[in-house]
Amino acid sequence: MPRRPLPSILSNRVPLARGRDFARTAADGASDVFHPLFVIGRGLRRLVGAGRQRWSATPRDRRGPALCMIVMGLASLALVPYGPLLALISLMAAAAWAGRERRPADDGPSESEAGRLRALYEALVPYLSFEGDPSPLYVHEGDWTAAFSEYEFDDDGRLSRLLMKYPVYFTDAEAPSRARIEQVLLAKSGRGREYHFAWDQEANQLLLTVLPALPTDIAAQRFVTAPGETVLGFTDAGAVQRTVPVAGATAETDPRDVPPVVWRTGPRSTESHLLALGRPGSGTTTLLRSVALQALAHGDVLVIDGSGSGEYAFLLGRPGVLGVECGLSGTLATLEWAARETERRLIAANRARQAGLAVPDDIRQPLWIIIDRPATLTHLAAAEGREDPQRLLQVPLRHGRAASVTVAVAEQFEGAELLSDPVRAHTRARVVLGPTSPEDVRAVLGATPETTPADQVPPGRGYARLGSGPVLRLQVPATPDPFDDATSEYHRQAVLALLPERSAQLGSVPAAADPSADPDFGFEYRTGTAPETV
Ligand SMILES: Nc1ncnc2c1ncn2[C@@H]1O[C@H](COP(=O)(O)OP(=O)(O)OP(=O)(O)O)[C@@H](O)[C@H]1O
Repeated sequence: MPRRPLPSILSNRVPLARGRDFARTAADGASDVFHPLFVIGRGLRRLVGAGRQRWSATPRDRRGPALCMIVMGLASLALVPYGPLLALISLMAAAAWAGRERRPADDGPSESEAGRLRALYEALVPYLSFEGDPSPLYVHEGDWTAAFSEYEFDDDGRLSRLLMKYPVYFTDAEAPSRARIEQVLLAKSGRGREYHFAWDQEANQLLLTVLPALPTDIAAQRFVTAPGETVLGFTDAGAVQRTVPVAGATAETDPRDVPPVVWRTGPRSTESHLLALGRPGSGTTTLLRSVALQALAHGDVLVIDGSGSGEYAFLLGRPGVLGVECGLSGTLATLEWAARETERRLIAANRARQAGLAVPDDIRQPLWIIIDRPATLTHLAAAEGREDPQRLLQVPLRHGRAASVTVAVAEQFEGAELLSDPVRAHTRARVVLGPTSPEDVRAVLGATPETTPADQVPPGRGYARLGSGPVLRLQVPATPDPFDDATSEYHRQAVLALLPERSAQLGSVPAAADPSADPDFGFEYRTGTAPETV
């Protein structure tokens, strides 16, 4: 069969190809000609971006003077001969410099870095190789570059970031399997630092990053929070959605924004009570002191100091401090009053609602019961055959949320067994402080952190979990006892500045909350003069 000729539009290709070549050459020529403009444009964009960042990082109170300086600079440039022209030339030069192509440095690992990565790869082989895998990702003497897709080292040559792939068969949904891999990575990447592990189960990838230390230089201060919010401490940037401005370590240091762990209390809170656990000296008393000082800004505070060490004595006689107890008798009487006060509030709120009236103000006024080391008092009560103080906490714990009564408890691990069931059941805001194992953290918070606990931690360092939220790293603000000789003058002044002015009469109690005003109430309210009071 004779071949039919192609349509002329398809057979006549030469003019088309020529047209394409011409267009390509023209585009290449144009990009060469306009290249400097592209560079300057890119540079201007970068300069504007940097300027914006700088502006948002400038504290609000400094923006006015900064703006003034800029305007004055521009005005003086306009007055200088050739000033605007020189300024334009300088700007273009700066933009050209900022917009230049930055070739990524050749980041192949050095010999020692490659050695570390290879060692890490080999250490993972027993955990990530599976018999019968036709193309194993992890195999002795295998190719580590196929498994580790991204890596970074710090200036000391230690691994600071690693993105590694793992086989699909790996049981990444099981906590023990994940923990084993994390342990290996931790051991091989260097102890003494904290690591964050992000398991991407969909992509079968694990990202390891070294976490920067949390700030330990934040002292007690008036934090910018709404009523009902308490700052427990500070955490990693990105772990929470907000930041609060804080003053620096010394009076001269500039304020900065840091991400806080904010605990919400009151009728709308789902975590109305707090339990903090830790080893001796881990900073649980400091946390309660910090909570008490913040609570005093909007409510009344009752302190029970089971350790009896007098670390809350500085609160005595301050308006809003209803009492500071450390003896068993005083504690029992105080907690009995607190239970009845909770009931009174509930009844009054109910009556008001039934009558279609607003809940009275004295019912809304938050009441805080702060108890340090209740297990000691429980032990003492059992020895003396008296009532367990923790039993009296049941009512505030069960009904406190509706009655604006908040309980914050701190205990050491050793005494945790003596914590009563209501304390365990109703304290949904949890903190664990000090050097801890992942098992300890899990036992207290109900979940393991995504980070490895460091061996050495400063006091006040730990983890917090609010309800069923994520486990957050936590650093409690330094809130030492101002009466302690070891406290620095800066910290002493910081704590004292937060205390309401001492009233004329020591330990005067607001009428609405004064238990002695209750004729049925059978104990003399302790105002700091009774022998059992701190
Ligand atoms: N967040 C913190 N920042 C700085 N120092 C802290 C912090 N928390 C605690 N400290 C210091 O650590 C020491 C122990 O703190 P704290 O008394 O609060 O611990 P604790 O857990 O109550 O232990 P203990 O029951 O043995 O007293 C104190 O010297 C305190 O000043």
